[in-house]
Amino acid sequence: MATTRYPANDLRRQVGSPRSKGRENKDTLCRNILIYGNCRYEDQGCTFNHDQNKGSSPQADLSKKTFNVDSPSFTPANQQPAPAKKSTLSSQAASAAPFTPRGAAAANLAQTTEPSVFNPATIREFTPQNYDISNTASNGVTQENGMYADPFTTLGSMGTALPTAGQFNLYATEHNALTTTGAQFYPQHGAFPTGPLQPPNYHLYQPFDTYRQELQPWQRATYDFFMPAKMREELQKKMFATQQVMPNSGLPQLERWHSLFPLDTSNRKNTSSFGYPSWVYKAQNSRTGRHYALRRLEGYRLTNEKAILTVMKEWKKIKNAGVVTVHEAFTTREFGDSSLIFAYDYHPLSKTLQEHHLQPAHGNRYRAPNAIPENVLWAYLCQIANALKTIHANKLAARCIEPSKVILSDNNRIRLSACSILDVVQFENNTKSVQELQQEDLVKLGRLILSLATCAPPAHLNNIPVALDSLAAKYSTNLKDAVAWLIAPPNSGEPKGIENFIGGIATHMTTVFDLALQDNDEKQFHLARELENGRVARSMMKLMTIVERGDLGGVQGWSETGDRYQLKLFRDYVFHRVEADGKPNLSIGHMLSCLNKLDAGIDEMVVLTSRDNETVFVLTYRELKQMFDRAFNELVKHSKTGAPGANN
Ligand SMILES: Nc1ncnc2c1ncn2[C@@H]1O[C@H](COP(=O)(O)OP(=O)(O)OP(=O)(O)O)[C@@H](O)[C@H]1O
Repeated sequence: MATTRYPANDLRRQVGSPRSKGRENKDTLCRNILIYGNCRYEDQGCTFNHDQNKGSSPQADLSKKTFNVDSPSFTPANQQPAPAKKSTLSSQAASAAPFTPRGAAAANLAQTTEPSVFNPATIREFTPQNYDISNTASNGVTQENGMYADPFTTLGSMGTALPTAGQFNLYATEHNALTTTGAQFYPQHGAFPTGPLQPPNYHLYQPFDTYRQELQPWQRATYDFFMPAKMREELQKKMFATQQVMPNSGLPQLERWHSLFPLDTSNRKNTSSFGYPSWVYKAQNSRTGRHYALRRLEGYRLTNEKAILTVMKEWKKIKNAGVVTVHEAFTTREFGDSSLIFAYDYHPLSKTLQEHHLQPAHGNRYRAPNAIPENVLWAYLCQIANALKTIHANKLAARCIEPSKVILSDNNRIRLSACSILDVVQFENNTKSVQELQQEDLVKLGRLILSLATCAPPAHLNNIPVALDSLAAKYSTNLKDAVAWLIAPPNSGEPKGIENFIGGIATHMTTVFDLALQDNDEKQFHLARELENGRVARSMMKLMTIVERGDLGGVQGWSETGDRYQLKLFRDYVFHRVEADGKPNLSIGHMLSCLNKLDAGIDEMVVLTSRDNETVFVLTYRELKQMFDRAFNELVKHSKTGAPGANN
């Protein structure tokens, strides 16, 4: 065990010149003079010689022992000049032309005939060659001597030598192993002088820079480590909404569903969408524990069992970001009537487009809703076009495309929320073909956008040409043309297709696609940040399972003895630090960096002092991590086998 235990007042270590061991050092030049040019301990008892000019003996002495500028030049053994041999040349050889080494002749001659004067003209000019990343001796510079590393070739070989997932273990306890792995990170052909390779500083938190904001240093730590406050708040609200229950709602418990929670914002019975009043509830599935949105059609009597089976089979195939996924449909009498229920994915805190855009501003029913910006309308148009493409390709029709059946869950993020219902409800008395219903989908999409653009509910859109003309005042001709194309009857009886429409709005599709990618990049950045937090939380939870624990496996005060005692002191060091004047130090940066260093098990030293200041432990994070892992593994072992005396 490399842990050193010192009495607290012995911690000060002597740093400086080596102490005299009784030998007479006066003639030996002090090493500090050699290395730094001066010695801090010259006047404090350092017994070595501090005068470089004093006699030549120290230098002479040194030159005997040390490799220095006066050392004889190194001559490789195999190039030792051969001892003069007697000439044994044949008569033919005697008349042969003198041997001149190819290419080296001029240089050798210059060396032998001229004194070594710096002559820029003799230096070979750098000429870029045909660059080939796979060529390890490119750019006309050979690398035999290992002194020149071509950055391009280095890069190339780095790319190929990147450690694979198996080799690369961020949480490796043994960092020498990491170092060996790291060796593959660097070129193998001797471009770098060999020496200890350092693993990257994984313990240091390294946020992506792309989305970092310009912040003051004191705001930095909190910002860098945690997701933006707004995002956190939104997610927390959504989690809260998902968990919300209403104990006295009076709603029944269904066979496989419980904790029903009403999502409708009004108790008005509206039959316009499906021909039956419909209600939406959040509910938890008893089997999976997941939350779903149940849409109930009140008073619907199912006459053909096949309707649900056939329709659900087709709709379960639809997986599209613009469609709320439907999972199942069933009938129930638990509400006191015969109801038909559809179970959809639950998107917490969503609002319908009707609620979001078409209701008068709160508290002022005479004020018209605000006009929707054109880019938002394009975003809606593109998302629904994308949904229709999948639906139509599966020989289905969406049918329910109206502001009260499109839900908005995030920033401009919408989904069709009531697909499949009309297919079940009108299973037997549907008189239209799928092609006709698909044509209707396009018209409904056009009317939806027109309704949003004019801020008028679809029921109020009586004069379509006038409404279309009114668009010109607020929106581009492009948008107006797109809406007009959707609403217009097909030319010469040739059916219109969603793919034709998507072709026509391709530029807007790419804009929306680009925004989605940017959004994805940003979320990825925040996710990477949370990764660090996950790591910290894990270390913290493990530490908490160890410290302050009572007896374990028959060992009394387990957490106060052995390695665990030092872990407890480490806990104090991380979380209970105090300033010199006794004020608690609450630096989050300190806590995070200590926990990350512990997790990475680096070689940095940490000094842990007991609460009574009597004992100090100096140990590395690597040793601490080993103790930490040992203690936790012991706990794991006991959790499986059960501590002696415990009831299993
Ligand atoms: N899958 C879902 N996940 C979460 N909330 C949903 C889901 N589907 C609908 N909702 C929400 O349920 C509420 C009621 O939806 P509904 O479609 O009944 O709207 P409505 O305006 O009440 O329409 P209608 O008057 O036709 O009943 C809306 O606030 C809607 O956002």
